Amino acid sequence: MNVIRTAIGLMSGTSMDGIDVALLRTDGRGFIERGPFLGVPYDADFRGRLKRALEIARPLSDRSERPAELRDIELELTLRHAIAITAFLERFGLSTDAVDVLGFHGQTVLHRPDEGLTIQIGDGPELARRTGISVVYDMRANDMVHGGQGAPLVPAYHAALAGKFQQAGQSVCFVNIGGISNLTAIGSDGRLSAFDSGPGNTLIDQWVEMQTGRTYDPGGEIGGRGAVVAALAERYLESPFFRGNVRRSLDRGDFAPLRPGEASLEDGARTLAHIAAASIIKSADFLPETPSTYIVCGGGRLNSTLMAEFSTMAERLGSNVLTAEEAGFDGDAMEAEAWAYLAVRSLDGLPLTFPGTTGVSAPVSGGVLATP
Ligand SMILES: Nc1ncnc2c1ncn2[C@@H]1O[C@H](COP(=O)(O)OP(=O)(O)OP(=O)(O)O)[C@@H](O)[C@H]1O
Ligand SMILES: CC(=O)N[C@H]1[C@@H]2OC[C@@H](O2)[C@@H](O)[C@@H]1O[C@H](C)C(=O)O
Repeated sequence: MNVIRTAIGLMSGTSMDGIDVALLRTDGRGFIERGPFLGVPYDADFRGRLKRALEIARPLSDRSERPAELRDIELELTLRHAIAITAFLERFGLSTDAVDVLGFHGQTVLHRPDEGLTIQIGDGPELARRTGISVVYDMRANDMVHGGQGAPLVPAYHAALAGKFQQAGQSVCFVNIGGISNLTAIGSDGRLSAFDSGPGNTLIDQWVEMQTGRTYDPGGEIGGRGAVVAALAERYLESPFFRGNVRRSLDRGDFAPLRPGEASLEDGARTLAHIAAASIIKSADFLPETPSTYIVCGGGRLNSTLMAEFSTMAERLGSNVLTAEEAGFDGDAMEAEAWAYLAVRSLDGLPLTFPGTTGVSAPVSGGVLATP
């Protein structure tokens, strides 16, 4: 009998907007019972600290290297995760004993798959000590050791959720539009294909913040008042990232921000929403079959300008577009749930990644266990 465990997943994604916390009861295989979710936003000050962490990490070549300032930020990040866990347990009336394991992503500060280097800050043993709960962390490293891109890892969870669509003989594609976008297709034959698909919200967030001080375009309202600047869109969409047969995973800094003066605020936001949508469609062209249905997760689904662009493009190719909620899921909780699912798989030594998801040479497990 497979063991069903209660796990909490913790995700601090490339948008650096906060910590997502989600509870799952699962056997790490086909049994999945979704529990509550809590988003704990970062304040402007800590977002600034995380941006500083990206700068400090840029010249690093050893993933365990921690210059003093980076180590300070790592400890603060870990402490904030411990506080988020306490808030989550209190909010939903849970005790520490009710939770078997935490799946801890940490914060990616550098991702250079071509050099076999991926660095996530976040101290697993410290989180275990502070919360009194076992922690599985550092889940990307082993994939890279075995020739994988180290990302995306959510596909194993998407595949487990796809069951009800597969039964209908459909090919379904989960799209996550976070800071970076990534997709997971489960073919009508069950074949799994996944990769990063392009810049998600990061370019929009950077542009809107630069011009207005707001950290994103709420509801896509700013972009909704603008027009696509074709020359700018082309500049991004002609990137070598969208050519060639090998899909590579992305670092937050791989696409340069739009420069001040290149467009009005509204046209810039609209053009970048168009780029985010078109990137997914361009990348999906590398899938073995055109998806019957796209299920859109991540904060980008709340940008209606981006969603309108994406739906128009996808529908033109015969695909149907659903938000995660329309498909019966929670689009904010998906990645945190995935980290809970992966932590349980890690405890059982099950693969986290597959040749079709990260390009790893063979299915491999991963993650490091820290006990309190
Ligand atoms: N109401 C909203 N309207 C428009 N955009 C929104 C809204 N809420 C969130 N977003 C966008 O979604 C982003 C956060 O998305 P999400 O939390 O999925 O990203 P992430 O998990 O940090 O990134 P990744 O998946 O790349 O790791 C925000 O930075 C913002 O751009
Ligand atoms: C290196 C890294 O942190 N990559 C993230 C990032 O954010 C989205 C995309 O790029 C994806 O590849 C990955 O995160 C998700 C959670 C994943 O691994 O599936």
